[in-house]
Amino acid sequence: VLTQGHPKWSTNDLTYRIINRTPDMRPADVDKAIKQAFEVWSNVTPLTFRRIEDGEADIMISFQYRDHGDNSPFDGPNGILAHAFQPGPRIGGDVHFDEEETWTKDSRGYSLFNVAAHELGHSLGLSHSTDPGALMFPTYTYVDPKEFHLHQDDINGIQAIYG
Ligand SMILES: O=C1CC=C(NS(=O)(=O)c2ccc(-c3ccccc3)cc2)CC1=O
Ligand SMILES: [Ca+2]
Ligand SMILES: [Zn+2]
Ligand SMILES: [Zn+2]
Repeated sequence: VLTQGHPKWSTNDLTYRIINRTPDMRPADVDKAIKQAFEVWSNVTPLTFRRIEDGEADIMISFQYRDHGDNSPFDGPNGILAHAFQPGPRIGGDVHFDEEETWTKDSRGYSLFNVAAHELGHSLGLSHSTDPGALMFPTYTYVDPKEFHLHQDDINGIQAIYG
């Protein structure tokens, strides 16, 4: 299920940068959750993701509060959890998390790993799936990162774009 217009990255080797932190989790746990979310997608495509600490990355990841300048203000606890921009320059590919959620590395609050894996699907050009078990289904579900696996619909979608 591709995003309309079928935007995709013109290179397979992408960079990402974690701009800021959430008070809910230890920095190492944030880094690990994001790394694991990228691995979900690099495991089934030729895509590679390299983390950089400074400058402009393809995928800029940040925690944002309410109105943060992109016409999609966050709404406080629950409701909208995060959003991501489809592939492209500048804000394209970026992922914003609602800072007012309780972000965790387990089943409490919202799992940063699960939400990041879903949002990164959008950053790579995927839209939503109608398969209720798919990662790209629009409803949040917690899956332990150790047991997580992509559904065929997710794999078909990402491989249709990046082969
Ligand atoms: O495409 C959209 C539009 C609506 C969204 N709502 S959300 O932020 O509450 C959200 C809902 C579900 C998920 C999710 C879906 C499957 C697995 C993990 C998280 C992530 C964010 C976020 C989103 O990615
Ligand atoms: Ca919210
Ligand atoms: Zn935003
Ligand atoms: Zn979504």
